[in-house]
Amino acid sequence: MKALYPLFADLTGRAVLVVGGGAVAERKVRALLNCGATVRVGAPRLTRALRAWADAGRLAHLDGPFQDDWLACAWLVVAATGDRALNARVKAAADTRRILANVVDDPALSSFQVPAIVDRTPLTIAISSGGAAPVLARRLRERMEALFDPALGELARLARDHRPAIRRAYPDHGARRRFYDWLYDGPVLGQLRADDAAEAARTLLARLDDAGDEPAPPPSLRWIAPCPADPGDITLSQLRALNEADVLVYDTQVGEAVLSLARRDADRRPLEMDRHEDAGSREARVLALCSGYRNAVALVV
Ligand SMILES: C[C@@]1(CC(=O)O)c2cc3[nH]c(cc4nc(cc5[nH]c(cc(n2)[C@H]1CCC(=O)O)[C@@](C)(CC(=O)O)[C@@H]5CCC(=O)O)C(CC(=O)O)=C4CCC(=O)O)c(CCC(=O)O)c3CC(=O)O
Ligand SMILES: NC(=O)C1=CN([C@@H]2O[C@H](COP(=O)(O)OP(=O)(O)OC[C@H]3O[C@@H](n4cnc5c(N)ncnc54)[C@H](O)[C@@H]3O)[C@@H](O)[C@H]2O)C=CC1
Repeated sequence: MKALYPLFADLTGRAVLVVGGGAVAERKVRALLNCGATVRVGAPRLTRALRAWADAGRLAHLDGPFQDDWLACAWLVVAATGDRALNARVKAAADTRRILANVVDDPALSSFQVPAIVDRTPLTIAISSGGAAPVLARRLRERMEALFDPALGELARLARDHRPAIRRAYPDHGARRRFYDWLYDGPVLGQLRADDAAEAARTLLARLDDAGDEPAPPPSLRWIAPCPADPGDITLSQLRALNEADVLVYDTQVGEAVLSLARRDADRRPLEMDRHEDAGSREARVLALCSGYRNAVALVV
């Protein structure tokens, strides 16, 4: 089964046509309006909510049965009538105009599909089953709603608003990353959750003021020794350490297959091993190589 290419499209002010005015069309329209799209709904019958949005001028209603020329100027179209053959006809008309089309009763025919969404704008978590199991996508979304703090959106906005200042305060990449670790793990989220945005911003700014005063904490160092040659023999906790590491110090005999399990942006520090060296001196050499980092993993065969 082929994979769909996930993308986040900016629809602000772009015309999107929805053909059909039932419950499913209404759900798609709500999401489109939420994203600032210029929505036109073509159908002889509208749900009460669609009718209210049309009356309030939030969307344009094209009354009557589908006509090809409704597609003029559209960037996207959603075929959401209850008539399968008609939906297929809308899709064919969209194809000739190279307009991407979502066909609500036919995943295979769709040139784009709509995912289930956990909305923490500007943070969006989208779940797709590629049309295989839409209800499963919805159920996963419901479970994830409980998993992700409602204040995460505000946290992301706070980070966005202070990004230039954060970059100025922490020009060094490693120090900046430590700042972000603090921002996302520290007290700020709790303050936002308590609805105290001003306090959260003050906490962030106070930390920026102190930038440069904080000595780099010693790295937390995990050993993977002996390191297996086969990545399949890595334990779950070793894998977690590799995913958290911002630096890998490794015996040059450790294979690429294992190293490639680590975070891709982790720095790499190869270490020539001396078989006769005592453990203390080896550890000192390893620690010297990971100074300034937060999470280090040392791999030795
Ligand atoms: C291909 C796709 C087309 C598209 O992009 O629209 C499509 C197709 C179909 N859905 C069907 C059924 C249902 N879909 C939902 C709900 C959602 N469906 C969504 C997306 C998609 N649905 C796209 C694939 C996404 C993917 O796979 O990842 C969600 C995620 C997003 C959204 O629509 O906003 C939204 C959950 C939002 C949320 O709550 O998070 C429910 C309601 C429920 O679960 O409560 C039912 C049960 C209704 C029932 O059966 O009664 C049927 C069979 C219809 C039938 O048999 O009549 C088809 C057609 C087929 O599969 O052939
Ligand atoms: N993708 C999804 O998430 C889901 C898709 N579906 C599918 O979506 C389809 C639509 O479902 P509902 O909204 O509940 O249907 P519905 O029957 O409530 O609404 C159909 C709409 O299409 C309009 N329509 C009919 N002929 C038209 C024409 N010639 N031109 C323009 N509009 C026309 C009607 O006026 C009506 O507004 C269903 O057939 C079902 O297969 C159902 C559930 C979920």
